Amino acid sequence: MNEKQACVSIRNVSKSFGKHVVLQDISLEINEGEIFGLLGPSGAGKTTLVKELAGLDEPTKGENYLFQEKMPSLQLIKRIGYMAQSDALYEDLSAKENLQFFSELYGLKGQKQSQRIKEVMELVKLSGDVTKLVSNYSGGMKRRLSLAIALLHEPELLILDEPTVGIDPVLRKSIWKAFTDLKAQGKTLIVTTHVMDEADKCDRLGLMRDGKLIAVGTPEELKKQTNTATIEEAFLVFGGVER
Ligand SMILES: Nc1ncnc2c1ncn2[C@@H]1O[C@H](COP(=O)(O)OP(=O)(O)OP(=O)(O)O)[C@@H](O)[C@H]1O
Repeated sequence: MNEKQACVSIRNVSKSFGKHVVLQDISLEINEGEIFGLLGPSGAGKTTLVKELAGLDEPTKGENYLFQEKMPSLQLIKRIGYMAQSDALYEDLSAKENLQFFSELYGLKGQKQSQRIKEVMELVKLSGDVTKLVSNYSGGMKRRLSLAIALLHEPELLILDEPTVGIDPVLRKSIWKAFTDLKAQGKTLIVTTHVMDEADKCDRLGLMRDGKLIAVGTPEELKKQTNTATIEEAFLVFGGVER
């Protein structure tokens, strides 16, 4: 069963901002090569947790390990692709210039750089808009460009915070196809989402509420355990809400 190694290990992690407890004693292992979904309502703590995994914040208590190394770690940055909830793009530059800037940061140069830029823009279906200024991009296009940037350096672990917000269903489908292709290449993906049909596409899910991890399992396991037909209903049962 456990033939794959855990590439993420979250150990008794808590986080507070002043008196506000945002994460409460979270322990979780995410295996190499799986698509792991973090599902929960707004304010559940998903972003706080994935920011720690990306090395942008630290727990108040407990530890996060990526590839058996404690985070935050500068050495690990190249092995991670992180897509934040709000797009961190240079609006006054074209998409290509943005991609070139981030490529340089990752040490991608020359032919390899041009090749990767072409590949990632094809993947997110923005090949026709490479020279357009980002300020002229729609919200969904910016999300896709952020995803392209996260993929540039071919990271082993992708941490994607609500990657499909503002993206229409057709494109959402093609982006999920890209996720499953990346998984087939052996990559690990952590995806936060509110969207229930996306949750069903994950190999395993962690359900979060009020800073707690209230259940972990495959979508099928979670439905079976709660005797429900949908993840949405399963969530309500785990959360103690009467149906
Ligand atoms: N820097 C901060 N200072 C104070 N409180 C914070 C900070 N960052 C997050 N919080 C609080 O932590 C809680 C969890 O926020 P977080 O963004 O992790 O939730 P989320 O599950 O990602 O929600 P959403 O789906 O809306 O993005 C919220 O109550 C938020 O206000």
